[in-house]
Amino acid sequence: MRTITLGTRKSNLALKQTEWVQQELEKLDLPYRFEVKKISTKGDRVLDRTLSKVGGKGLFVKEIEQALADGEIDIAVHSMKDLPGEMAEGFEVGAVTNRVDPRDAYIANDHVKFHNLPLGAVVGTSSLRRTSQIKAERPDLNVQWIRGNIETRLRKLREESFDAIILAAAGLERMGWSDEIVTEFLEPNMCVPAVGQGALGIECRSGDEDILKIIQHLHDEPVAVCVAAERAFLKAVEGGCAVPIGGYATLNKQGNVQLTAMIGSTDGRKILKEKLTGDNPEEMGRKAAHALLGRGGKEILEQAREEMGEE
Ligand SMILES: NCc1[nH]cc(CCC(=O)O)c1CC(=O)O
Repeated sequence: MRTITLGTRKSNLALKQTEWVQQELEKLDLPYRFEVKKISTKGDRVLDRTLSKVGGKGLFVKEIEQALADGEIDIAVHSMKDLPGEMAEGFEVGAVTNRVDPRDAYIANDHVKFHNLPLGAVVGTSSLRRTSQIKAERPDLNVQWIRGNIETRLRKLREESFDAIILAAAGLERMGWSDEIVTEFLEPNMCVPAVGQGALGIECRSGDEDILKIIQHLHDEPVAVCVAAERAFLKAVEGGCAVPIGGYATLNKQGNVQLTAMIGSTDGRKILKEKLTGDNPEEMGRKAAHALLGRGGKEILEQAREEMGEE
């Protein structure tokens, strides 16, 4: 019996996600054995600097793709959110899984509601997208970078001088933690989620038909269509995690894609949104990018990139 190896980053969340994929594949009773292999990535090692400064989105992906290329692993499980707009030559996302809660979760000491935070309260996040959108609601807030995996960030909330932090709800959900630690979920109309947030991407070597056939079983086409629209937007604005952008799509009752794309300044003073409905996700993503870049998004992104470079 052939053994199929699933590769993942070493973080607990990445491991949980990969074990979930492994279990789902085992349920299918295919004539394969599935094993999980942990791979150390630069993104996991460089925890003392903000993500955006050490190379952006590709950071968690490179070493894992090397392992795929070397045949050390056959499948790589990623948070869709961590994948660059365009995959490197020789690799493809063969399946996009179901999506768990795509929202951001706001977690405060003593469960103080977001709008009741005292003036100048310290909120931890390492995402420009979150910074921009919470500053738009509450310009007085003191946003501080907070790095580390989910467990580290929750510990920092308890032990350091943060009043609140913001994390992806999906991470908490996939870790199997209860909603009770969450003070409020930030609705997508106030805080547009990150492109791909909540879904997993299953990557393999391009054209690896045996593997593609196996992972097809975990593919969720409606989610894939929505994520395709979001990622087309990401790609068209040349976004990574170094820029304050968001993208979130759902399907309406008629089966059309409804995409909300966002570009915001890091100080939250300018938030641009474009909402489109249609049936061609790639075209919608490109259109949203074109519209937002033309309405001042280009300058906002240039400014944000400059700010990141200066620090
Ligand atoms: N940026 C790191 C990262 N990548 C994926 C998730 C959570 C899971 C997901 O969004 O699917 C997280 C943690 C977070 O943003 O709080």
